[in-house]
Amino acid sequence: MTILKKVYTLVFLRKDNKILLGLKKRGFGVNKWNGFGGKVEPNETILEAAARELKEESCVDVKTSELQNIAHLEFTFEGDPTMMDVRVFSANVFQGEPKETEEMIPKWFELNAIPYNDMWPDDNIWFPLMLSGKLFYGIFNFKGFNTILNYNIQELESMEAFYKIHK
Ligand SMILES: COc1nc(N)nc2c1ncn2[C@H]1C[C@H](O)[C@@H](COP(=O)(O)OP(=O)(O)OP(=O)(O)O)O1
Repeated sequence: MTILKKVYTLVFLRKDNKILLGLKKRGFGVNKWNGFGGKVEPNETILEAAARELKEESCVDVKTSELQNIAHLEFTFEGDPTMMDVRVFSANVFQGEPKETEEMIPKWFELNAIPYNDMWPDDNIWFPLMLSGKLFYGIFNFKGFNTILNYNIQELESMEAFYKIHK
């Protein structure tokens, strides 16, 4: 089976000891808490897509220079030829207050109260790495949307070095 790769963004805002998550109101990942993101359009860079999706889904503005790439995640779903290539970003400098949009209900969570039971099942595997400031590369193969068949996570020294060899 030929694998088709689609690039997505996923942004997490941090403030004090909290992280901003959004409850997805429709579409892929509906009723799950997650960061803010979506598909990269053909006319934009990955950073531009990350800032645009954050704005569309939470009304918050972030400068692309404030987005720190902290992880690269790859998701496949059994029987689906598409691989989701997800670029994960974190930012603690941003403008505006999060507001509910057509896609998301935003809410700040204390780091010790993250609602893993209402999130993608991979999240409780890699959130601890993100929250401890690690850079990482993860691959997750799913059966359906609730079962992880297998996964692998590697900590990285630098995202730049990773992208020099990972095409
Ligand atoms: C499977 O595990 C996943 N875990 C987490 N935490 N996040 C995931 C997972 N799989 C995908 N994602 C992220 C990647 C993107 O940020 C979103 C999906 O993007 P979406 O489908 O909503 O993209 P849009 O361009 O906004 O879609 P519309 O065309 O519906 O606007 O989930």
